[in-house]
Amino acid sequence: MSPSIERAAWPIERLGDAAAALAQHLGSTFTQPPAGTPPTDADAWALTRWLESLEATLHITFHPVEPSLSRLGPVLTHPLPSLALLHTPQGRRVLVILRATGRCLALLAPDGRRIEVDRHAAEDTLAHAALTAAARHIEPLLDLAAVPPRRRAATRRALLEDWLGEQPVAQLWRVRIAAAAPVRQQAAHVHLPRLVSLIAIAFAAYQLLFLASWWALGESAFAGHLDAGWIAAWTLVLLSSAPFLQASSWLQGHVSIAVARLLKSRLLRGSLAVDPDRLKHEGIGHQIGRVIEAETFELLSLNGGFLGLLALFQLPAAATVLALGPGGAVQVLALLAWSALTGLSALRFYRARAAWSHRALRLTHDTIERMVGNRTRLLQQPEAAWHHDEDRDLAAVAEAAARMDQRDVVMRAVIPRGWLVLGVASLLPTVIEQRISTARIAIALGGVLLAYQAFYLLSQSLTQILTAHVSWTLVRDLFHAGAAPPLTLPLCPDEDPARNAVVSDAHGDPPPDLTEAPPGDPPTDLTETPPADAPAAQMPPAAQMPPAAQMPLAAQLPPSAPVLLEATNLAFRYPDRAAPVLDQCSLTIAHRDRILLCGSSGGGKSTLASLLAGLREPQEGTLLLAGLDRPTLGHEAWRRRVVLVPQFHENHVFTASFAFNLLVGRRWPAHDEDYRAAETVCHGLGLGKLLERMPGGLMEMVGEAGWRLSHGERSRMFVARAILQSPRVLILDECFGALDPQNVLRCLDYVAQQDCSLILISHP
Ligand SMILES: Nc1ncnc2c1ncn2[C@@H]1O[C@H](COP(=O)(O)OP(=O)(O)OP(=O)(O)O)[C@@H](O)[C@H]1O
Repeated sequence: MSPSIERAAWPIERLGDAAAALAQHLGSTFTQPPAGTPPTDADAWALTRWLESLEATLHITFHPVEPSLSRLGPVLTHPLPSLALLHTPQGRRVLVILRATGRCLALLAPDGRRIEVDRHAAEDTLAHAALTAAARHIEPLLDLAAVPPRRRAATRRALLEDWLGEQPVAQLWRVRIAAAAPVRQQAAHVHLPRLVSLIAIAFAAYQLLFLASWWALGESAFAGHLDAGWIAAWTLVLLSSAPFLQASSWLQGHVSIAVARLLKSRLLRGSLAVDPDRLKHEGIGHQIGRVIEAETFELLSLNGGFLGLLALFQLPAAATVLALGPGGAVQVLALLAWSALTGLSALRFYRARAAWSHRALRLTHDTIERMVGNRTRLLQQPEAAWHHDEDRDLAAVAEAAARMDQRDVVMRAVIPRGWLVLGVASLLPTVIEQRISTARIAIALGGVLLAYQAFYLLSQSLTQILTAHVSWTLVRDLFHAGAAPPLTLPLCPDEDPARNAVVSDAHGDPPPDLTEAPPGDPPTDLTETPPADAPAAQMPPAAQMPPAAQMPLAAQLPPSAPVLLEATNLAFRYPDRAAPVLDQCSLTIAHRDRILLCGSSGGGKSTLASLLAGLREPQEGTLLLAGLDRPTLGHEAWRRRVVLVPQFHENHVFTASFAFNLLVGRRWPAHDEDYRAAETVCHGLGLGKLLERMPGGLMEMVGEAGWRLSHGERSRMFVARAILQSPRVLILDECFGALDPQNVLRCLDYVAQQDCSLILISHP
């Protein structure tokens, strides 16, 4: 390692400080510096989880990158700053990479200094371990081939790249400002205030030069001495205004891209943060309508804003010219009156646009619903009724659209042209009553034309801004939801990646208190009569839910078994329902319990499962996992431990590789051991034959556009996906309904072998 890299390296214990320093560099103004140190000997995956736990505090995000040797160079020259992990004989260190400049990298040292280091030296240092291992094989090859010394370095590099292939050789985390960071902070990060000020200055300069050019030409023409010199001066001034216009357009492009990126990432984050029940309740059509409205907002708010900015410069300029002209105060008053009328007309347009938008959104929603249910409609509904409601809905939207178009025409066509008539008319009395020189009439007309241009821009701008505002009202809750802190919370003591070795690799019993190992119970075979410590619980109808003490769900723990999951007096009611689905529901689950949950349809089994898995919040009662409630443990940490496989219709096959579908909850991109674990689980659940049948094996594309998995194959894939997350509590909600008896027994046997507590929801 070169001395400069040595000086710039942070000890791994100060990873939090390094992240905070980088956050400051990105403009993040956090109030609390990160406390604590990363877990000792944590691997890259655990370090990523630890860094993610800082995201809420530092307002930045960390994206792990594991480049191969050939990709390391481009990764280091990426415009985003990053953290990089160094392996040195003295232990692990961290580099804070601010940016790449030519052949150098700018690093931030622990003492706050910026140190420039050679990029290639940094590459070699980061990939040192992999390079040293590969060099043992490469050097003899170079000797054998008698590569001349001057070509040795290049040949070595080429051979190393070939030898190491796609194997990751370094660990970096790209850092960017979080989508959830305060808007002001994000705007400052992309230099928005500075860019907008520059646009305003460029507009103002353009406007002044434009006015000056015509003023000079008019003055000389009406004074009767228009010669080549004046025309040349006019041309020069006019030409010199062009770069300002060009600059403002260029800056507008920059602002548009920056704002669009911020908006999109915030909306995307918001859409993931919204309560899933609410999203479901609103329907797919509503969400698609929102996406369209978000596009509209993005497009029109920026364009309208720029036009409005231009109009704001032109209106006062026109008022000044009119005030200096023969019309004076009368024309200025006319200008003010017309501006007020423009405001009124804009308000009418806004109302019409809002009414249309809400109807159109409703129509999008209904259309999508009809498309999704089209097959059922065609099969089950009489043909005469197919388009019954559609015609009525379309007529309502068309009516709202006609009203909006009328008001749009008033804004875009009547407002600017109406001003021309009013402006000239307001000049007439002065011209008739007094003898005014042609030059002064020309000035007044120039003012009227300038105001015409301003009203033209203003009407365009107002229609766009108001349309954008209507769209904003439809997407703002998503935007605000995106400001919620990330769900990731501090890494817990049991975040041991070794645990991810899954099923066949699991060593000993994982501790229910998340730190200590409990006495291990032998796995229970669910295919036989449940043993005394794993009773099949009968779920009564919600209305007859018994009080806590007699709750049949309560697992009968052996006296020594420590409690893993404990629910006390849980109550839950859906927002639009009067009666609670769950009331006074209590249960305790110990490590390796096997629980069969039965009950009448609609009795609340799935609802209880969603509460236990942290998908819904109980309205009353307490729910503890190893003695910790959800806010303390962290929402994501909870979900990683209590994993629910929902009912078939609630689960999803992504249009991606089979491997991705299996490993999405575990780690992606996956490592070799993840693929091996996926294969093990697939074979355990009887999916081995499917892997053989699919030409691409684990890498076969599945989903709507790929290999169409059968109902039973999908159900088992969903179960495999959950097992691969190495849960502490696995909840299977009617997962084996589509399987033949032989496969049901095989799958039950396999899930019963898992090193976790198991809740099986099933109809007897
Ligand atoms: N999002 C929701 N909004 C309103 N009511 C709901 C919602 N989801 C479920 N319910 C109602 O809550 C009750 C319990 O539903 P739940 O799905 O938990 O029952 P279940 O015992 O799992 O039924 P099944 O065995 O038929 O799957 C049902 O009456 C259901 O209609």
